[in-house]
Amino acid sequence: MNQATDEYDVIVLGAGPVGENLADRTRAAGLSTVIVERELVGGECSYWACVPSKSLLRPVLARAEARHVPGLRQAVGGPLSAADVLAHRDKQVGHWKDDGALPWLESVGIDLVRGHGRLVGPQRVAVTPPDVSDGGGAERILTARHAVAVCTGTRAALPDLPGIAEVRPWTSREATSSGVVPERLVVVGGGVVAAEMATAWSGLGSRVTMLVRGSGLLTRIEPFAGELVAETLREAGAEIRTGTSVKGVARPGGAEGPVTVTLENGERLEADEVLFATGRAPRTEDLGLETVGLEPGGWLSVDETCRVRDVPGGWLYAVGDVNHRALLTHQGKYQARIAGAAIGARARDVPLLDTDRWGAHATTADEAAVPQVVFTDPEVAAVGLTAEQAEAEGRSIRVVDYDMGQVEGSVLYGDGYRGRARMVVDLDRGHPIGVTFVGPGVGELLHSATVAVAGEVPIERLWHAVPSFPTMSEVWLRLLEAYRG
Ligand SMILES: Cc1cc2nc3c(=O)[nH]c(=O)nc-3n(C[C@H](O)[C@H](O)[C@H](O)COP(=O)(O)OP(=O)(O)OC[C@H]3O[C@@H](n4cnc5c(N)ncnc54)[C@H](O)[C@@H]3O)c2cc1C
Ligand SMILES: NC(=O)c1ccc[n+]([C@@H]2O[C@H](COP(=O)([O-])OP(=O)(O)OC[C@H]3O[C@@H](n4cnc5c(N)ncnc54)[C@H](O)[C@@H]3O)[C@@H](O)[C@H]2O)c1
Repeated sequence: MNQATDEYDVIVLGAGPVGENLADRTRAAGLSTVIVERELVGGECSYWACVPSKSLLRPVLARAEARHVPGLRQAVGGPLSAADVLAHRDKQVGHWKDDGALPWLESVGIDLVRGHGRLVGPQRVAVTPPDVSDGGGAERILTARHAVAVCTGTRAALPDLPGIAEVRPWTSREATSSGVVPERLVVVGGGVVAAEMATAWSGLGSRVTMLVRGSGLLTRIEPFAGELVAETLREAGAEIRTGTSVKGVARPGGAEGPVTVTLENGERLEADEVLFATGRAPRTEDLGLETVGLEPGGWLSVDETCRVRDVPGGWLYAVGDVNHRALLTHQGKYQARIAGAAIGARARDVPLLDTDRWGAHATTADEAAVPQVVFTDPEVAAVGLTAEQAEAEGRSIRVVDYDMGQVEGSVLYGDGYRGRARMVVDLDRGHPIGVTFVGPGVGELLHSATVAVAGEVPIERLWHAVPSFPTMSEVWLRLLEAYRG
């Protein structure tokens, strides 16, 4: 790989999925590009988030579904082989080595510099090698002719509780990489990480207790989603306590002993591990943002091309999790495609970028059509606005619901299929602005809804989009029938 030069058109900080995609796009636009990574090429997503979590969840969900298939139930009645599931997870993450990711970088002509990147003034980045004793060498200064893109992602945010550092709590990293199934696991939080990891570890044999501060799980999605997931988790033996806050944590017996979690009401719970799934914080505290007039430690606010606001010269971009628009891999990669095109166009001095709604240089989907699949039992798949969010925006809407269990495709999918679907229609625009499906296997159905919402497909035209019989997609027909009356 060519590392002779220290001047590039574009410097990308962070080789997570977003940094990789951005570098790919700027390289494809003919701009020389270097990517700086301080840990593993592939980022959080590949090693401690999406990939390991879904590797753990797939066997759990497949077994749950198989238990509803006549003739198969008895064959899958026993416990999962945790050792095989963990080995499968280890393989999917390349045993936490990034050798597999390097040939691609080289093949598309992106240079890689390993180390911690930090701004040292406009368009300049200092890279501190991981460890000089590893042959890393001295600090290196890189200069960008056109753009620096911050794609440094997030880390787990822990609450400020007495004793928390000493108990070595699990964060999303340990929850996705543990080689041991804890006998008793307390999960603090009720969001996506909490719900998925409770599902995974409960399925692998842990006795799970969820401590949820709010009224239920997955509260940013339609309420029936969290209710159905909680119902199944409880049936699987998990305890879910809502309206519960944690006051303190301790490991009274030392490093190897159990952890004690003290609740607001003074009650104490004992477990082998405690997972704090209490949200994310941006990795911007040690990025040298103060050298370009920005506050370190916060989320980076960007315009529709992902260019950081209020930076003279407009050379700084923030893409993916770090800009807080949508903390999802696919959405960050979408931003990377748009920002990469914008960087390319500005480098060519294109006078007017296409930043109108749905234009080539506008991340419109971040506001109008963010899809998400939560890999719980049942799966939750949602795009666009919930009814509550649409109402809060002052939209005039109509909501139609349908019992997924009544769709012929669902009946055939598994005995006793439980699920629900909701379509939120904007009455002034005449098209769906939000769709939610909950039920086994609905993740693969979501893209149809994303196309309808992002495409702003009128209800009258959706009526002509005929779903195949007997698939679960026929839920579209039922929702449209309910809407049209
Ligand atoms: C448990 C869990 C499960 C998830 N599952 C899903 C899922 O199923 N689907 C989904 O869409 N999203 C999922 N997410 C969210 C997803 O992981 C993030 O949206 C995604 O990783 C964001 O990508 P990114 O490239 O912005 O950041 P990251 O993946 O965090 O990558 C940032 C990279 O920047 C590097 N870096 C940071 N600072 C510096 C620096 N100063 N110098 C050099 N390098 C630096 C880091 O080492 C890292 O490699 C999950 C998140 C968690 C926690
Ligand atoms: N399948 C997927 O798409 C997937 C999977 C996992 C994560 N993600 C993404 O990663 C992001 C982070 O997920 P997350 O679950 O960490 O965050 P989150 O914001 O979704 O949930 C955080 C939860 O922690 C609770 N909480 C916060 N502070 C607390 C405290 N002090 N005490 C008790 N509870 C507290 C919140 O009330 C909330 O329930 C999400 O935006 C999500 O979209 C996506």
